[in-house]
Amino acid sequence: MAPKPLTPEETETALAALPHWTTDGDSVSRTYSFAKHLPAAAMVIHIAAIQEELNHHSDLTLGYNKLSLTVNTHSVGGRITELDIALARRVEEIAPGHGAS
Ligand SMILES: C[C@H](O)[C@H](O)[C@H]1CNC2=NC(N)=NC(=O)C2=N1
Repeated sequence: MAPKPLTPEETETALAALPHWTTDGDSVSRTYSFAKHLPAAAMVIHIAAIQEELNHHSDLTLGYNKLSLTVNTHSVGGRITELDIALARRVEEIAPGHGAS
């Protein structure tokens, strides 16, 4: 069954528990900072494994010491759903172990 798009209010409520995650109304995003490049690159691989497990994939942009994620749900026309929030929560769990802030 297709996931149901969240209302703007539901998205705001979900993001209230995910500090530093933001929304433009069409997707949710966060940028993480690192002391150097390799820890950022390593976190990409860890996120990729989580995304395969969830079968839900963000757009990831790796810079020198920054890593940005943006995600929405393609199968409902690029809206925000609980799947995006679930991915954000999982990424938040692993971030401290990668030295991400
Ligand atoms: C076929 C496969 O299940 C779909 O393409 C999955 C894969 N990853 C996905 N990721 C995201 N962000 N949205 C989707 O709708 C989606 N669909």
